[in-house]
Amino acid sequence: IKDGWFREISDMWPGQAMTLKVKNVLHHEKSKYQDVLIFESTDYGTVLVLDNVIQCTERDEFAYQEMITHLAMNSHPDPKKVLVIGGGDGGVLREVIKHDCVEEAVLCDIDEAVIRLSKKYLPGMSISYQHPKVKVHVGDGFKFLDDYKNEFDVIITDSSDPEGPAESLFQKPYFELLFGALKEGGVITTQAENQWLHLPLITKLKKDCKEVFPTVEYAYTTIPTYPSGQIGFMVCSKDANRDVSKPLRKWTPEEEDKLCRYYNAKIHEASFVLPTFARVALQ
Ligand SMILES: NCCCCCc1nc2ccccc2[nH]1
Repeated sequence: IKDGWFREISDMWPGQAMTLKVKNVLHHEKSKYQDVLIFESTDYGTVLVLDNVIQCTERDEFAYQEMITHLAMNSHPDPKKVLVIGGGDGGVLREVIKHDCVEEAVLCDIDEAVIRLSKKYLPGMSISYQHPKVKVHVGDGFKFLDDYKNEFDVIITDSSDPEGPAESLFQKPYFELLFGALKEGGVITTQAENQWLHLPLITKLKKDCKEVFPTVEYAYTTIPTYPSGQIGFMVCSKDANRDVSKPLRKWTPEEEDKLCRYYNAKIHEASFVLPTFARVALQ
């Protein structure tokens, strides 16, 4: 932080940087895995930063949490048991428990500091930890998954970027673990980066996923504080005949207005429509 501004400078998005004006720093520590910074911004609420990369801000987190969750949940006919890998802020969990059909929601994040600090500084997301359907496990998602076969209906990988503790969550062996941990008809979503910045990575991700899952599609959301203002998701199903771009389940428009500020049935479909440069690269 310099002259009152936080700069998200990284070699993952060379020559550009989102900057947010800092009101005050709330917490800063080195956890076992990463540098954790939490600050109060002047215009985006509380901000969680891991290794100098913005993970979520109170003002726009819903755009990411709702889409990564409901693109998967509404692509499944009746998700009862759901797993979240990463997402220690609790935001995805908050979205998962909006579905009454869910009986159990498990979260596995490698870093207890993220969970602990989210409970203290991000109540709007971490409130989900108090829900009776929720169970929390601290550990490496990669190892956690190895113990589960044919267990979950939906698995959401809410990871940070490939540079750092989440590196293994972007490789093919991880997708094979996901496939094994899913029940028949299971669906996954993963944090799959930005089409303006990481198209080669996304192309490789889609290729790897297609070697494991019969159905693989890329979708994206708009979110002001992530690099280049958007981020995408890989949406995969074990069911070869599932069109994940068309929701199997929908809330009524009235329910949508009450439950979500970003996700709705039309944007579910629209989020899979890509600009030509990305469609060509990902076909
Ligand atoms: N540069 C884009 C970063 C996207 C980060 C998404 C995200 N936000 C998180 C918060 C806590 C734990 C894991 C997380 N994964």
